[in-house]
Amino acid sequence: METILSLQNLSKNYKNVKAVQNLSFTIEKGNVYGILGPNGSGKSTTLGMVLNVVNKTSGNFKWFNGNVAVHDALKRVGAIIERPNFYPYMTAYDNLKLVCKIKSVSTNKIDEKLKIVGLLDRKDSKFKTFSLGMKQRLAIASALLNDPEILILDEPTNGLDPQGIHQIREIIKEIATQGTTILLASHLLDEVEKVCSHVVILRKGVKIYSGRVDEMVASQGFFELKTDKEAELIAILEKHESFGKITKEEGLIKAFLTAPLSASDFNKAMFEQGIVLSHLVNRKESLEEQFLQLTENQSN
Ligand SMILES: Nc1ncnc2c1ncn2[C@@H]1O[C@H](COP(=O)(O)OP(=O)(O)OP(=O)(O)O)[C@@H](O)[C@H]1O
Repeated sequence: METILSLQNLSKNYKNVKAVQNLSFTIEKGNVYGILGPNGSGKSTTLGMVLNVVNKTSGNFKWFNGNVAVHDALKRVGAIIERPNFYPYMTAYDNLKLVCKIKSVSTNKIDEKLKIVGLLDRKDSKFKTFSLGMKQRLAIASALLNDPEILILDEPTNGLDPQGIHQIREIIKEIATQGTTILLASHLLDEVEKVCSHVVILRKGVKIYSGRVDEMVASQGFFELKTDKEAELIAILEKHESFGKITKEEGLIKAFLTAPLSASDFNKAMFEQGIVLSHLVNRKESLEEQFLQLTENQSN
């Protein structure tokens, strides 16, 4: 696996606000990473530090193999961390031509990039006539002009209507299938679930989870149980090797599985121990439920 970016204990304090604390993770080539967290959890600050627009307080980050100066490494990165800003009276094409000049890249990629974001037929329209979604798509085309190895986006669908959101997500997925690594910050669980292969979850500047999105979704799940012999059931569950956490809410016992176990095998085993279950359902938590559980567990 080729490493694109690695963070080691990266931290940022704004006076007494610990915006990012000891954050470590690695970005491997070809994956789509989401930094997920509520407002103020440190997502933008993290992106700002690795893009050299926010000074780190401590820790380190390394682009590529670490032998490239950050300034040179960033030439291989495409990033949109602010609202797209182009010249309103210039056409989409002319705006991108200007970006090519600033970035010292050839203008012969403009049409190709406009096509990726679905704006080729609007290349001669003035920027001011674009919807917010089109402006965001033009910003993506602009960030792609230098054929970056990684595309970084901060809340790419903020403020867009459902159709605009869908278009941007499809474009991001398409760019990823062509081999560009993606890192996006989002406060939307379903965005990360739909677009990303990997996730880093932040809460108050602290990483509380990182890993593959599908592994998070594919946890073993839990049994929802009801019986007249609650105390006996809980005692058995607590000793059982297939269960971790046990909770009781509104008369329902929840037993979280740490290993696969079928509901029928479990039911039979309980019956043999004299416990009749009046309710037995095997459920899986959505990413949202897991996210809430993670953030609750960490609350102070
Ligand atoms: N320039 C700044 N000066 C002081 N505090 C700041 C500054 N920028 C960010 N912060 C604080 O750092 C913390 C993290 O903010 P950050 O913007 O990185 O979070 P975020 O997850 O990107 O949230 P949002 O999506 O709302 O931007 C917050 O408490 C924020 O108030």
